[in-house]
Amino acid sequence: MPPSPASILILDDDDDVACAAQLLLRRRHARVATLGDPAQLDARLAASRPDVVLLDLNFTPGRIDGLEGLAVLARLRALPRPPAVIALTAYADVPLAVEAIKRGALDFITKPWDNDRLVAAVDGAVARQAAAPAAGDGSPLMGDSSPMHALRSMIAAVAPTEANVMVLGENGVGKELVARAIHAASRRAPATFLAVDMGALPEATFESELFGHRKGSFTDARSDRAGRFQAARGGTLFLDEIGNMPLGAQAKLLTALERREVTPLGADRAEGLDVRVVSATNLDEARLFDPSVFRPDLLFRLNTIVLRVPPLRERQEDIPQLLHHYLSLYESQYGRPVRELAPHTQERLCAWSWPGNVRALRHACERAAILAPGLEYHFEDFGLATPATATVAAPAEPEDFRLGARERDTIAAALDKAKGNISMAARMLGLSRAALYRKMEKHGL
Ligand SMILES: Nc1ncnc2c1ncn2[C@@H]1O[C@H](COP(=O)(O)OP(=O)(O)OP(=O)(O)O)[C@@H](O)[C@H]1O
Repeated sequence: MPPSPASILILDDDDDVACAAQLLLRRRHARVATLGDPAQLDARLAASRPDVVLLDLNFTPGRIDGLEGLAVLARLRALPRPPAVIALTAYADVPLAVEAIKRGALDFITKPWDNDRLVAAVDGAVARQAAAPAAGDGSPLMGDSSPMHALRSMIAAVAPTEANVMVLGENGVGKELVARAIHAASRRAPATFLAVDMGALPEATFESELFGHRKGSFTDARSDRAGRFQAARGGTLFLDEIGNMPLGAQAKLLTALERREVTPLGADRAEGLDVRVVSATNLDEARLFDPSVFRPDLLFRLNTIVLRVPPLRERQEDIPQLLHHYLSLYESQYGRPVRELAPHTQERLCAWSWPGNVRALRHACERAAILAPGLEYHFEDFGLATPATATVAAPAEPEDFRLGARERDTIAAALDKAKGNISMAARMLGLSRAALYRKMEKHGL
């Protein structure tokens, strides 16, 4: 696979550690830089903005309170487009890692790290940053259509309860935003909201990732490590892409939810669970209810309440508000002039099928805000591909369009084979999820 174009910054005062991480990550990402002194961070940020920052929480040797790292984290989070931050701590200090996550870090790694785990965490952060730039950025759940009003009423009703909620909907409809809204309106709001892409967790390390492990419990377990269930204690654990979990992993998750306790690998005692579970999938319901795909007993545990987020094409009334919100957001973010939509542009954008839903609309607005040359926005500024039907039926294309058509067909075939499972299709195509999303948008899939 060619290296990703993502920019990664490793902030660690220990040259050996920073260099080891740089060498490891350079195999997969083209731009990996290191910085040993946080005092130089502002100058570095003025020169270039990283997508992901690996942040050591303790700079001064001997310090273990993490306050220096948390201060840098706050500076990074205050940037207009904050990078995804993975906290690094040399001490198996779960409270500190949890504090970092509460304050906006996406993930944490304890040193000395396991190479596969570090690579997976950075890949996940890169994918997340590219695919869902708004998740958690404070964009509210917008839309005045009646399905969105109904959805907000359901969120208000279920949020104060402890019921497990399952959010269903196509890619990019706003399932994570719904999960965040439930958390924000619940009594758990002051605690952590932690999202885990269940489709991306390797089956071999599934238990250690979710439930944690004790030092020495397997060859690479060089220190105690908290799992996602412990890190989200008191808060909400958002299990995203649950439809992509292998059956073996489903059984392990079921046991934890049934017993309301988890046992870290190598531990002799179970720990009680204190998380509210919200899950999501883009699987259609026929597949979700197919026992060869998803265990009915696990489904029963997870879907006490089901919330369905309709695709954007079924709530066209929401489109003008979303266009206005995201165009204004990107105009101010990129210092671009405030512009209106040219006549008929809104109608054409509302009639668009938006196969990538709100995520695609958001990206289209970002593109238009940056690239539109005129005093008004025209449909062409949004970079939308020809409608899918027209592209499929298109006869022989001129030479330079053939590659694109072939790419589109290959992606469509992979999506078909993976039955819409994005993580699986991305694996089949040798792409990251983020890259696949971008290509789907480009081809109007
Ligand atoms: N109703 C909405 N109002 C404002 N922004 C929205 C809305 N729905 C989605 N978005 C934006 O669209 C993007 C995708 O949303 P989100 O990640 O919640 O979708 P998802 O359904 O979880 O996607 P996936 O299936 O790929 O995991 C985010 O940038 C989010 O902020």
